[in-house]
Amino acid sequence: MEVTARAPGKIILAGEHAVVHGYTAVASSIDLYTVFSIRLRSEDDDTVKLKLNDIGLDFSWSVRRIKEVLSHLGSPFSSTPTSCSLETIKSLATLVDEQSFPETKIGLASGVYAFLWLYTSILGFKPATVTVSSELPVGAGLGSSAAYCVSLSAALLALSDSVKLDVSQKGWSMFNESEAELVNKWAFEGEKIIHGKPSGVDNSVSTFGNVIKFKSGVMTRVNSNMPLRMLITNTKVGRDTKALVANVSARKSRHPDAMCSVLNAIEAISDEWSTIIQSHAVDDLYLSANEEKLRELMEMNQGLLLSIGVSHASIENVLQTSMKYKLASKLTGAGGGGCVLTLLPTHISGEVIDKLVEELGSFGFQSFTAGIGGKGVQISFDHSS
Ligand SMILES: Nc1ncnc2c1ncn2[C@@H]1O[C@H](COP(=O)(O)OP(=O)(O)OP(=O)(O)O)[C@@H](O)[C@H]1O
Ligand SMILES: C[C@@](O)(CCO)CC(=O)[O-]
Ligand SMILES: [Mg+2]
Repeated sequence: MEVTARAPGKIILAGEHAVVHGYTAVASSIDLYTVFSIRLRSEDDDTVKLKLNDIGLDFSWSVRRIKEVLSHLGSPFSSTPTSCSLETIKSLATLVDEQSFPETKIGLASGVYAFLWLYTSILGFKPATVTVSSELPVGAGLGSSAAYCVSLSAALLALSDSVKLDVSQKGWSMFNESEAELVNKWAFEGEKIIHGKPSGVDNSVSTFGNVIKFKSGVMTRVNSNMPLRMLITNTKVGRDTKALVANVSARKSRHPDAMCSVLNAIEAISDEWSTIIQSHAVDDLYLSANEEKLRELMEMNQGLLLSIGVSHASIENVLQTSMKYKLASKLTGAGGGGCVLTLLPTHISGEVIDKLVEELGSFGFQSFTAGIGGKGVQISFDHSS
């Protein structure tokens, strides 16, 4: 039997970085998925194989070697989500180094540590072949790390004794609330290995889907009543969430009062965002007035993100270009490159969007739209093999 889990990426509508420091963010799932498949191998086949299709890397460990390297942990199986210690990360790094990880891709190694931690913690030392592929750009602000950790945790839990699923179900099925909560908590432990200090917003929106508000580790569902359309532009400038989050924290300790004021302002923007999208548009006039308010909020949020040091020349280029079309944009996710959102109001013509996409393309950027606010993590079982 093969178990497959898919988890969506996300866009942060308002409040990235502020949310790491306990201020509110608003985020939505998007219909681009990371998919993990796990096929258990026979017990005498002593290997765990990991195929990372998006980054073109394959690993194969013998179960005996994994046990040897993690022997200091005793039994790593745990029914409750547990953090990976620094000492254990060092052991996991040994396992990864032994597979001669290419130097040019070393920034991606933490994803493999997260895999090994979640795998051994949830499933123990079972031999298996694990494959991952994603529709999300990796490391571009659309929550690829969270979708990776959520889909991995979901597939592993589906094979564990911790959740009892109906494996005879055909097609995609959902976890119940408490199972999803468990998936989310394990995914958060994986995010910690990749991000350093994640707020938990990304894994929560990937697990539960739709639109959420998130503050100090607490998620509230937002019932969006507004048709939201965003153009997502990938600047293709590589960045790393862990480093950007650490830079903001360092700036906060250098200028605590100024940073507090900025983060409070960002929180006010997030709160207004959630109020606006929950309101029912009584007519077109009301809808355009709300779209105009969101446009202004995005402009302000972006200005504040620039002031905390997470914008980038490529992001500013997208802003300037969309401004020519009277459209507002803001970075999404950690910034420093990656993806930028441009709000597409309902009245905008397809011709204008095409022109904007073409102009953005001339800088080497890639623009696309995605469905906003769909379902969270899902699971499916294939008995054909
Ligand atoms: N499909 C994948 N295959 C392998 N590794 C992945 C994949 N998706 C994510 N990762 C891991 O996640 C890391 C990227 O996470 P990072 O948090 O920096 O970016 P992001 O999640 O795409 O953006 P943001 O956190 O701003 O939303 C990669 O370096 C890699 O370790
Ligand atoms: C930058 C950040 O706020 C969002 C990344 O998508 C980090 C986090 O919340 O963990
Ligand atoms: Mg991430």
